[in-house]
Formats: sequence, C-alpha cells, structure tokens
Amino acid sequence: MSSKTKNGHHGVQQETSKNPADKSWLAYILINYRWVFVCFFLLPLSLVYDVYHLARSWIIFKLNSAPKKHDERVKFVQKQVREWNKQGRTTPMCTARPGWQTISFRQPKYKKTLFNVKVNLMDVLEIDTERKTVRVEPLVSMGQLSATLNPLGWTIPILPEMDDLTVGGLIMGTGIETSSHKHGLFQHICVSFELVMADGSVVKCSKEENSDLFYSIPWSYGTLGFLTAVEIEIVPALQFVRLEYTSVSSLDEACRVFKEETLKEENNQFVEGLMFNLNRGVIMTANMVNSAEPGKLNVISRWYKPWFFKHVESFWGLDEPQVEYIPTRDYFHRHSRSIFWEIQDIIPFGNHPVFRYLFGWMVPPKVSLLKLTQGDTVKELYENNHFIQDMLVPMSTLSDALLCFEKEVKIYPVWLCPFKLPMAPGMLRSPSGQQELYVDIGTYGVPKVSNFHPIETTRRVESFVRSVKGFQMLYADSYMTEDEFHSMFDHTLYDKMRKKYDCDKAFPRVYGKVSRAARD
Ligand SMILES: Cc1cc2nc3c(=O)[nH]c(=O)nc-3n(C[C@H](O)[C@H](O)[C@H](O)COP(=O)(O)OP(=O)(O)OC[C@H]3O[C@@H](n4cnc5c(N)ncnc54)[C@H](O)[C@@H]3O)c2cc1C
Ligand SMILES: NC(=O)C1=CN([C@@H]2O[C@H](COP(=O)(O)OP(=O)(O)OC[C@H]3O[C@@H](n4cnc5c(N)ncnc54)[C@H](OP(=O)(O)O)[C@@H]3O)[C@@H](O)[C@H]2O)C=CC1
Ligand SMILES: CC(C)=CCC[C@@H](C)[C@H]1CC[C@H]2C3=C(CC[C@]12C)[C@@]1(C)CC[C@H](O)C[C@@H]1CC3
Repeated sequence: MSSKTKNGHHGVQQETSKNPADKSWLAYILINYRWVFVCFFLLPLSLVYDVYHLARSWIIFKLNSAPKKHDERVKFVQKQVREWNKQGRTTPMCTARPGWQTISFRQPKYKKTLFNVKVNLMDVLEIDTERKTVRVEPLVSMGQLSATLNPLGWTIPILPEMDDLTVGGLIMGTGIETSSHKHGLFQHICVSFELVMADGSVVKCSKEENSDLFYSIPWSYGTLGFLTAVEIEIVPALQFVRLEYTSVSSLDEACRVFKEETLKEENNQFVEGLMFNLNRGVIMTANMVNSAEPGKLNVISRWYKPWFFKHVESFWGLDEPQVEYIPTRDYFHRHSRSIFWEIQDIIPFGNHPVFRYLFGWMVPPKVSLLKLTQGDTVKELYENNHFIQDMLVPMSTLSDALLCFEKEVKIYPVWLCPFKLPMAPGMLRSPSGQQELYVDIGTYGVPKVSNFHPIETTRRVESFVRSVKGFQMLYADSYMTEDEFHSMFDHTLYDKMRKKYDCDKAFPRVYGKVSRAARD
C-alpha cells in the first residue's frame, strides 16, 4: 500500500507506534480504528446526505422553481450586505458556508470572526443549447452538474473530478481536469459572473462588460464580492470515453510521452498521468466516443470495481498501450470513490474484493463529514504526517519538479494533469506573456522521507515552485510569507479592483484567507 512508511508501517499507524506512551488509549483507537467509525457511521450518513441532496435537486429541477427563485435569493444576499453597511462596516465579510463543508484542506478560522453572509444558492438555472452555456448558482456541485447535463447530452468542458466541488469554490479558487490542456483552468470556461458587491449592488461582468472585474475574480477567494450566478460554456457529451493506457518505465520516458500526448491537443481530449514511483508510470489519453468495442466496456463506477488508481497501476509494465471504454460520467468522477488515493489511509482494506462487494456501494465517505468528525487527534496526525499539495509548474520543468517531490516527500502515486495557461490578465499571469503549457503535480499522502517536516518541507517545495515561475493551489496549506505570495501571484489588477469596489473594509485580502495562519 502506498501509504506504508519507510519502516513498513501504515502511515496512520506511524505516529502511534513511534510514541505509544504519548497517546491515550482513546487517541490510539481514534487513529488506528478510524475505519470502524467511518464504515459504521460515516458511510451510511454520507449516503443519506447524498440521497437527500439528489432528491432535492431533482424536485427543484422538475418543478422549475430555481429560475424564479433566483432573484429573490440574490435580494437576500443584497439585504445582508446592506445591513452590514448600516452597521458601520466594522468587521469584514465572508460567506457563511461552514468550514467543514468545503473541500479545502483546513477549516477556515476566519469564519468565526468575520461577518458571515448566507449565499445559499445551489441550483442549475438554465441550459441554453443555442448559446452553448449553462447558468448556475455558486453552490452547484460538480456531481450535480454532471448529473444534470450528461443525460441531456451536454457537459462543461472541464469537470473537476470530485463530486462535491462547487462552482463558486472552483472560480474563486481554481479548478483543473484532464481536459485543461485544451481548455485552460475552470476560470477559462466561464462566460460571465453575477456578483453582489460590498455596497450591496449587483454587478455583472464578462470579457465584454466590466472586463477588469471579470479577470480579477478567479483566485480572489471571495475577497471582491459574493458570487451569485455564473454562466459556463457547455459542449456535447458523448456516451463513452475511449481510454488508452500507456506504460512508461523511466522519468525521461514519462515526461516525454506525457508532453507529446499533451501537445496532440486535437487527438486527445483528455490527458492524465499517474506515477507510481519516479521511474514507473501510466500515461492515459482519452476521447469521447458514441460506441464501445465489444468486450472492452468497463463501468468503473460499479460498487465492486477496484479503486481507479489501482486499476491504472495494473497496466504498468505492459508493452502495448491498452484500450478500454468507460461511461463518460464515470470517467469524470473516476477518482471520487477512492478520494484519489486518500481512502487507503482511512479504510485500509477498502479495495479488498470482499469489502467492495459487500459495502462498496456506500463508498466514499463524504470529505465534508470526514472533516467535521475528524477531531483534534486525527487533525494533528494529518498535520504532522501528511502532505496534500497541488503545484502548477511549466511543462518544461516537469522532470525537475518530480525530482524535487521525490527528494522532499517521496509520495506516490503522483497525479499529473496538463493545462494551458492562456495569456490573460489576473492573478495567474503567464511569465512569458504568451500562452504556455503547464502541469499540475498533485501529491496526496504520507511522506516516505525521514526528514519530513510539515512547514520546512512545504516551504522548500514552495520555493522551488516560485523559482520555476509556478503556482501553488491554495486549497491546501500555504506557508509562504506575504511577500513570497505576492511574487507568485500578480496582484496588479486585483488591487485596482479592490480600490474601485471599496473592498478594504469589506473583505480580507486573499493572503489573509489562504495563508496557514488564517486556517485552523
Ligand atoms: C432548472 C430548470 C431551469 C429552467 N430554466 C428555464 C429558462 O431559463 N427559460 C425557460 O424558458 N425555461 C426554463 N426551464 C423550463 C424548461 O425549459 C421546461 O421544463 C421545458 O420546456 C420542459 O420541456 P419538455 O417537457 O419538452 O422537456 P423534458 O423532457 O421535461 O426535459 C428533459 C429534461 O431537461 C430539463 N430541461 C429542459 N429544458 C431545460 C432548461 N432550459 N434548463 C434546465 N433544464 C431543462 C427538464 O427539466 C428535464 O429534466 C427550466 C427548467 C428547469 C428544470
Ligand atoms: N480538481 C480540482 O480542480 C480540485 C480543486 N480543489 C480546490 O478546492 C476548492 C473548492 O472547494 P469548494 O468546497 O468548492 O469551495 P470552498 O468553499 O473551499 O471555497 C473556496 C473559496 O471560494 C470562496 N467562495 C465560494 N463561493 C463563493 C461565493 N458564492 N461568493 C464569494 N466567494 C465564494 C470561499 O469564500 P469564503 O472563504 O468566504 O467562504 C473560499 O474562499 C478550490 O480552492 C479548488 O482549487 C480541490 C480538489 C480538486
Ligand atoms: C485534483 C486536485 C487538484 C486536488 C485533489 C485534492 C484532494 C485529494 C484533497 C483536497 C482536500 C483533501 C482532504 C482530505 C483528503 C485529500 C483531499 C480530498 C481529507 C478527507 C483526508 C482525511 C482528513 O481527515 C480530512 C481531509 C479533508 C480534506
């Protein structure tokens, strides 16, 4: 199992076995037997939560109440902001969405002290097949959106894979998927935003209207205004994805094949890599198709199917590329069931066929519920023995970046996802001023190096990323100083918009929200 430490212990057990005397029996049980709580309590609860949400969306969709209610809901957001103005603008604002519900790694501390504004807008508003757009409210999740669009034969061009990611979070933060080499980041498929600003007014922006505001919203983390609706591009969705797995056996080969496949933009709608160690990986390329070759269909969402990353690993070492067909929606959410590979630290036997056949239909536990119930002991354990980061680096530095991660954390699998960074104003400026090819390197798990230190190691990795003109995804822990943060992200347009829309007293700055100090 990838989470075994150097000396062979499971990551979650490492802490207790090192210092058994330090831990009370309760802590020991909480850490080593978290699976008992997860399997018998969280899994059924997650299921109930999902069924409730699905039923609610379906009823609203069928009753068509969402479009009519939208204006009313926006007025409620405006009312709260006007109230805040009346009260003398004393404490800055943030959304009232509780920290445990978010996918971001930490529970934001600032939620307890800032003025909380309820932005409970969670419905698909309109699908316009003529203009090829879908209009949604910010709490619409990726699972909800794919369930709505796919049966109608549509999808958004970039569908980040975890079901519970929300449109608002993906715009105010960022979103990426294996189609990003063609379409860019989530922000690049957005057509327009509707926001409630600090003075309570509603402002719409797009490339044509209030374009400065439009370009400064992505990565602003809710510090320019409250998002109330978004128009996103849609593209036709075919029934299946034809997936080709190519095994690579050295770092050079991995980087070469990954780059070549990414550059074949017209041939490959989706490109992804999983490295199982520095010299062993599988590069996947995929395209949507309408039919599957007989005997090659693999419905990976079925409850008894193995975790997707394990399935991918089984292709390593094969001489010829292997082909299979996966239903499109299953492909989009292929890493949801195993929370990438994080589930193996939570339910260590979760990929065993007996478990899959008996209980696989309840998996995964919801990230939000895991966060809510983790308690201080497990939180500390993750803090000290775990590393969750996505670093966006230029494709030309992929090999160096993988070497850096090997030296600093040695966590595998490593997720590789290419994306194009178009030339556009905003926080994420391409250093050359031209469109550039980047790659997201995702590392989630227990470090296998002896000198891992959560702060120092992360700071060294952050420093490497800055040195190659890369960017850190900010849902995870960032230990950069404010100056370092400013050297990574271009704040020029952001500062201009903060001034224009009088945000200083209204919202914290981005750094104030994403730095480790602002999070529990
Ligand atoms: C969430 C939602 C938003 C809507 N927004 C608008 C709107 O902005 N303007 C407007 O004129 N009508 C809107 N409608 C009404 C929709 O166009 C009617 O429900 C449609 O005319 C139903 O036609 P049907 O019975 O032939 O299709 P059905 O066979 O009932 O439609 C197939 C599926 O597509 C869904 N659907 C169809 N059209 C839309 C749409 N435009 N947006 C979202 N889902 C759709 C249906 O709810 C159904 O689930 C919306 C409906 C819903 C559920
Ligand atoms: N494949 C991918 O791309 C993946 C992306 N992620 C990351 O996860 C995060 C998204 O998680 P999610 O739980 O959806 O979002 P979060 O609730 O974590 O929100 C992220 C930020 O967006 C702000 N925000 C959200 N909605 C609004 C709104 N309506 N108006 C103003 N600000 C808003 C939040 O502000 P506030 O603090 O005020 O609540 C917060 O600062 C992103 O940071 C993303 O990068 C994680 C996994 C995979
Ligand atoms: C694909 C991209 C860009 C990112 C994927 C990141 C995710 C793998 C992580 C984002 C938040 C993480 C959390 C956990 C696992 C890994 C993420 C989903 C936990 C569920 C791990 C167990 C802890 O008790 C709670 C964590 C919450 C956040």
